[in-house]
Amino acid sequence: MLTSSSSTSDEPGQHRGRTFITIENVEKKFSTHSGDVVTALAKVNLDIRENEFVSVVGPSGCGKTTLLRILAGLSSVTSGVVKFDGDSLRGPRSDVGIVFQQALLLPWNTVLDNVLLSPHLKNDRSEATRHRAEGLLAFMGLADFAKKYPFELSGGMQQRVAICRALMREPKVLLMDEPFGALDAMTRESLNVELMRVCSEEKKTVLFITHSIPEAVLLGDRVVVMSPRPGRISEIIDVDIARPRRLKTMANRRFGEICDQIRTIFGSDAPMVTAL
Ligand SMILES: Nc1ncnc2c1ncn2[C@@H]1O[C@H](COP(=O)(O)OP(=O)(O)OP(=O)(O)O)[C@@H](O)[C@H]1O
Repeated sequence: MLTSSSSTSDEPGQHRGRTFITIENVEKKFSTHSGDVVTALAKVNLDIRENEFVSVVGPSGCGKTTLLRILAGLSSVTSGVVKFDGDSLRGPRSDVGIVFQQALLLPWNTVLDNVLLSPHLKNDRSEATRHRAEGLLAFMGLADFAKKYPFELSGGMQQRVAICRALMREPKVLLMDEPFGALDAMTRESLNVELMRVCSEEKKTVLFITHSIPEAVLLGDRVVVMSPRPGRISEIIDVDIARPRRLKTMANRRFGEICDQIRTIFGSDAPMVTAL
């Protein structure tokens, strides 16, 4: 059950649980309108453990969204295999929740009805389900906004509603594609804290795509660093920083070292050149 504060005190390196998602030699090619073939992913291998938070960073176009869509069962692989708990993935799974960069709320529904979308589609209008939706909204600090409409909410609040909607199905796995990418820095930081709280309370297995190296390190047990096209995993970095983490964790020496290590892989720590 959700409570208002985290009680987790994981030690670094604790995520040695059993493998839940296996990505084996996954390759994805797209045929374009002009007849070319684009290799979006080339031989990607990754094991994700139960309750592990895996962040993914990489340059634009390196195949991050393609990988997420494959795990969501929304896109097929060209070759290779994806397994959830040992079973080959054949399509979307009911125990997987997805959050995209845009909240994609239905504008004609209230906040509460947006969170209840999936149960309503299954004709579940029970009191217990409604109670869970209200509990999630309260957990995300949105109790007073249940009867509002999306246009009455800020971008950050809308994204919190989208997270509640994804959590409604009690997913074991959360797939998040730059969920905070369109938000201002302060809202983004507060949502990072809330996401860490959700994941520690509800024990989720998470794949989280971001363009922000500090965000990837703050949230992740490991950071997967992808290389440009064709997308491959160039390195996987263990984030050996204890939980619970807070925003001030970003001021730690070790936090800075890991961010620098990732910047070095990208070659993005070169001195800036000022145009004359
Ligand atoms: N449906 C498609 N048809 C053709 N090419 C595609 C299709 N979807 C993606 N691609 C190509 O596959 C590559 C990977 O795209 P993808 O969206 O996965 O990258 P990304 O790393 O998520 O990028 P970004 O960080 O900009 O969101 C890109 O070169 C893209 O042009």
